[in-house]
Amino acid sequence: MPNMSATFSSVVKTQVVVEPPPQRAEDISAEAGFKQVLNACLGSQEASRPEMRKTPARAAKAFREMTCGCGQDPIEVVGQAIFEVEGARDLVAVRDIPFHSLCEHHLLPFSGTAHIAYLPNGKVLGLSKFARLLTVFARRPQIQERLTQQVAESIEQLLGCRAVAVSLEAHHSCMSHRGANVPASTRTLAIRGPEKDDPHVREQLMIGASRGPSFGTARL
Ligand SMILES: Nc1nc2c(ncn2[C@@H]2O[C@H](COP(=O)(O)OP(=O)(O)OP(=O)(O)O)[C@@H](O)[C@H]2O)c(=O)[nH]1
Ligand SMILES: [Zn+2]
Repeated sequence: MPNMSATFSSVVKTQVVVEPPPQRAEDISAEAGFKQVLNACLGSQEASRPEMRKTPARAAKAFREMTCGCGQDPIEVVGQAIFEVEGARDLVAVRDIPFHSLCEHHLLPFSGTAHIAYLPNGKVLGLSKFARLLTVFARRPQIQERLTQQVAESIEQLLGCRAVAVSLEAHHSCMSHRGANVPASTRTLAIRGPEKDDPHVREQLMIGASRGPSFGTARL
């Protein structure tokens, strides 16, 4: 029977104390920037309350998280998950994908749901990669129209598909929480691919990329 207390104490003795990594220069300047904004907007008395001491650093970290798609490469995100499937030409639709983005005008969040439908041409994409592609483009300062287009165009380029439709429905907090103070929702649609103007193709894409309950009944 091993001596447990000896084993335990030797484990404790060999534990290495991990120092937190040094703050990066860009984090320091982002924190300083948020501090300035808070001082200017709230006044120094409110901004320097002890409860808000860490707020500039937290805000900088949150902002970095919300823009982590900047510089990310969609090709890397997809990796090896493009699969050759002989005869694959029929509709594939991935619906109800939630997303969060950041309005490039006000730096306020907009969030919603995406539906993606495409007609492959012998190559299909791993299903999770649609959500990953959407996130790469959403986690940047955006407007909804460009986000919709970028997702559609990246799918077309990656797969060489017959046609693809991306539909987004979102609420913009810059519109609902300030300014107009109107909680409207905005729907955008982008259709791409060599067969996008074929009426039958278009009809199928519309069914796949719409919010409706099921194939055959939904319409945009
Ligand atoms: N088309 C489009 N417009 C957006 C999007 N996000 C925000 N906006 C709009 O961008 C516009 C910016 O208008 P500005 O007049 O420059 O800014 P503002 O004075 O803050 O405008 P208000 O929001 O009306 O108070 C607003 O109408 C926003 O609603 C988006 O994704 N797409
Ligand atoms: Zn905005």
